[in-house]
Parts: sequence; structure tokens; C-alpha cells
Amino acid sequence: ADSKKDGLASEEIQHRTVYTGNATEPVLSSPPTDKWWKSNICQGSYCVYTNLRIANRRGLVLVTKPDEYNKVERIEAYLERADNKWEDGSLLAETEILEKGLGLTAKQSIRRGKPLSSWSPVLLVHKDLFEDVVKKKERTRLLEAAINYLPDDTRAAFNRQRNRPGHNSGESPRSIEEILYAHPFEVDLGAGYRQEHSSKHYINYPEVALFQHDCRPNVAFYIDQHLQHRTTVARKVAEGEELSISYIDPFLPRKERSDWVKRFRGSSKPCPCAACTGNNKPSQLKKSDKNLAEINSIKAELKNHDSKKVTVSLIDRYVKLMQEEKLQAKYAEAWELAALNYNYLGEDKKAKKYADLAVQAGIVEGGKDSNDVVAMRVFASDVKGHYSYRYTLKRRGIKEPGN
Ligand SMILES: C[S@@+](CC[C@H](N)C(=O)[O-])C[C@H]1O[C@@H](n2cnc3c(N)ncnc32)[C@H](O)[C@@H]1O
Repeated sequence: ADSKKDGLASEEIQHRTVYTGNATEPVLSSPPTDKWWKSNICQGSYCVYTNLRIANRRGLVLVTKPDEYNKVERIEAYLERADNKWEDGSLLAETEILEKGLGLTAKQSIRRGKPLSSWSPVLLVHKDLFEDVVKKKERTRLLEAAINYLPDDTRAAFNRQRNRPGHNSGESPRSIEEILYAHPFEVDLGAGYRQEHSSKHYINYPEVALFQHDCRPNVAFYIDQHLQHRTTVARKVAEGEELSISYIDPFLPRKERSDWVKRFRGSSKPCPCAACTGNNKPSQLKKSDKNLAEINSIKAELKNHDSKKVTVSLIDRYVKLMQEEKLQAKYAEAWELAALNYNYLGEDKKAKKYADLAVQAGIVEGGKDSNDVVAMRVFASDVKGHYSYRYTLKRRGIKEPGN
């Protein structure tokens, strides 16, 4: 009964007896604890790979193809440096949230820029598995075996996601597939040499699964090149407020965002976020839809070096709309575009201001060593020395005052 309550993996695999597809005898195989190991649990070109030692013995399992496995194996040294933690346990509380299940709320107010978490993945599953292995039973066999191989604590953390909070014992725990669909993260391991197939994988971080979705989130996240997942507060959070990340592209039109929310909830119920319901005020929704359409169209102009429509007031308007729409978790690209475009028009003071803001936002959204942050730092240090200074004015034949 206890195992049901905890939503643990199905009974048959609790004792770690794993059956291979065409074997007549159960194959009792336990992974070694000191290296990568390929199990004999395979289906077509997909196999279960495990590493119990990785990330200070948190462990990592993969359900993937051999060349994808090789890519992860190559970055093992980086994964080894993982630093798995909530940055400050006193800031967050697990809370049951109406219509959404278990989530996180702030125990006290938290400032923008505060790092919240850093976790290594425990499971990677090739996305093509779901097309190439058509029988759900076969996929389940691989996925359950993979989870079963994880170290006990990690498996328990994974299985906590399978609970259905707010529901009582009658309901069965979520399947691993449901968890993967309900969890927003995926990574592309990148094209290998002459590789033609996709390298996209679902990637699971059990602790991070506690962040609920919001299209106007107050927390930004990124997955770094070591596959480490990091979250940072994107706008000031009040005590008691729910912490959220966006599982989807927040610049999508509302209808598409709502459809996505239905998909990951596995339900036809409408999306309950304020950005979808407008707090039941139709005028608010209309305004937000209009703002978003305008943001997207101005963004297209700002990205086009040859645009004849960009003026200082158009950039000012873009900045204002981004703030109004509460898109703080996506400021980095916006401030970078604003900074460059101001500079194209010779507005060096505004360019400097937004370049500095782009650096701050870039740290929140991609980390201090990300390429964008490095580039914006260089730009901010000397906006007039940057190629972009007066770029548009020069092309329009406008001379610098005094020349
Ligand atoms: C990654 S989990 C988040 C933790 C989950 N609430 C739980 O209780 O385990 C994703 C699931 O949470 C629920 N959820 C997250 N954000 C939501 C939202 N904005 N509205 C409704 N449900 C949401 C959905 O059921 C979704 O499938």
C-alpha cells in the first residue's frame, strides 16, 4: 500500500529483475557503480544506458541510440562537476495549488536575479523512440527498466513526480511517458559527423518538475552545456507567490499557448494562467493579444538591419510593451535588440543602458559565461566603438554633428 501511496514504480520491477524482449529467462543484471554501462535491454536501435557514478552518485540513465549515447559519454567529465541543490532551502515551500497540483511558493519575498536551483538530469529519452517503437508496451519496458536502474534516492525522487497530489489512492501513478510529456524540457545533443537523424531528447530533472507553468513566469531557466538545469528569479516575487517557469514559448499567440497547456496537462480543461484567462476580464485579454502581436512585429523590424521603419520611438515602444506584458523571463534578447537598434540610430546613452540591462538579463537567462553575455559586455564597454554605432545613420548618409 505504501508503494502505491508514494507512486513508486510498478511492483514487478521493484526487486530489479529485468526481462529482456526475447529472452526466456529473466536476466538479472545490475549496473556497475563505477562506469557507463550498456544494458541488454534494447528495442530496435534504442537501448538503456546507465551511469550510477555520475554527478556525485546521483546517476543518469539514457534510453537512446548508440551514437547519442557516445555524445553523452564524451561529456561525462562535465556532468561529474554537477552541483545538485536548491540554492537556499529557506526560500521555497511545496504547496498544493488549485487546479495545478503540487507547486512551489515563496516563503519570503525574493529579489530579481536570485539563483534558485541547479540540478543535473537523471533521465534522457530520445524523442524518436515514440515514433520508432510503436508499441507502448515495448517503450514502457525500456523506460521502466531505465528508472529501475537509478540509485535508490534518485529513483525515489523521480517517482515522486508520479504522484497525483490531491487525488486519493484510487488513481494509478502517472506513467513515465506522462511524466515526460508533462515536463517541458528537451535538449538537442547536436549533430554528429554526417548524422542524419535528430538528436532531440526529453530530459528529466525531478526536482525542477515542481515549478508550475505560467506564460508570464517569474522564474527564468536554462540548461547549460553540461546539461545542468539552472533557475533564477526573473522578477521580484512576493511572499506567498507561486513560482513559475514557462514550459512553452511565451511569444506564441494565446490560442496556441492554451493548446500547449492542454497538451501537457493531458486534459481538455482550459489553461488557468492569468495570461490565458485575463483574470476573466475580456478587455485585459484583448489588450495582451494586441501587445503581443505588436511586440512580435516590432521584433521582426529590429532584427532586420535594413528595416526602414525603425525609429527611436519604435524602440521605446518595444521596451514599454515588453515591460507591460510581464515578459521579464525573456528580457535578454529584447534588451540586446533594443541596445543595438538604439546604437544604429546613434543613441549611445540608451544603447549603453540597454546593453547593461541585456548583460544582467543574459546572466539570469543563460548564465554569466554565455556567448550573448560576453558579447553584450564587450558592446557595453564601448558602444561608440562598436560596429553598430550610427550604422543606420551612415547608410542613410547622415553625417555626425560637427563633421
Ligand atoms: C512538471 S509537473 C508540475 C508539478 C505538478 N503540478 C505535480 O503536482 O506534480 C507538470 C504538471 O503540473 C500541472 N501544471 C503545471 N502548470 C500548470 C498550469 N499552469 N495550469 C495547470 N496545470 C499545471 C499539469 O498537470 C502538468 O502536467
